[in-house]
Amino acid sequence: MVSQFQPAAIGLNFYQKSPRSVTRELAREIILKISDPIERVGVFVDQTPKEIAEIANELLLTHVQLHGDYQPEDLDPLRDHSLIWVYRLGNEGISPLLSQLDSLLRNQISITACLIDARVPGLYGGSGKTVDWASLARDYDQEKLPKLILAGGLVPENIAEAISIVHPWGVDVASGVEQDDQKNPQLVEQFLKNAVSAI
Ligand SMILES: O=C(O)c1ccccc1N[C@@H]1O[C@H](COP(=O)(O)O)[C@@H](O)[C@H]1O
Repeated sequence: MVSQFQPAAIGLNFYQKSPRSVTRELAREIILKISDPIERVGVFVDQTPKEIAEIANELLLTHVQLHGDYQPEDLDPLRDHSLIWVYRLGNEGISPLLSQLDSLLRNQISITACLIDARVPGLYGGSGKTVDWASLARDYDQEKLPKLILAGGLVPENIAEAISIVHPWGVDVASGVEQDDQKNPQLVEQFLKNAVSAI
């Protein structure tokens, strides 16, 4: 399907428990099919930082999205990579995230962007659940979080509203553009169109 819209990035999910997981071989095949300037983001939950760095180097990933319970002091092997730090937002708001960002700074780990996803017990992501956009918008200080990527339960029908409330730097979607467990080109197109209309 030819589209007038193009995503800025695609995600390659290396969490083997995810229904969206890819092997290194499949990731390589997918990467060969996409062209610059589409960024290649690796999504990681349970690999060690050393393993992540190996995969990112081998596949020339442009960004590493850390969805697992990673600690800033363990991220030394990823120092040379562009990191997307994930925070799963719960009732306590974003103050724990601000502490995590301080800890990253203290450990001299710089991050490219921060992704906010919904917190769902037992899941690391891909839940299809939204965060409370209004309370996030109230807490969101662009000086403290310059590049915020909003994720969690975004779908073609709600993406414009989410953008108009939160004003994130970027948005990310996984389950919201799928049908029968496959990415659906029409839903992707509609999502991109509605997102662009809200900017
Ligand atoms: O998609 C998954 O299965 C997944 C599993 C483990 C960690 C992250 C995962 N995906 C990321 O989750 C968010 C939100 O997904 P959704 O739009 O609510 O389905 C997104 O950043 C995905 O990249």
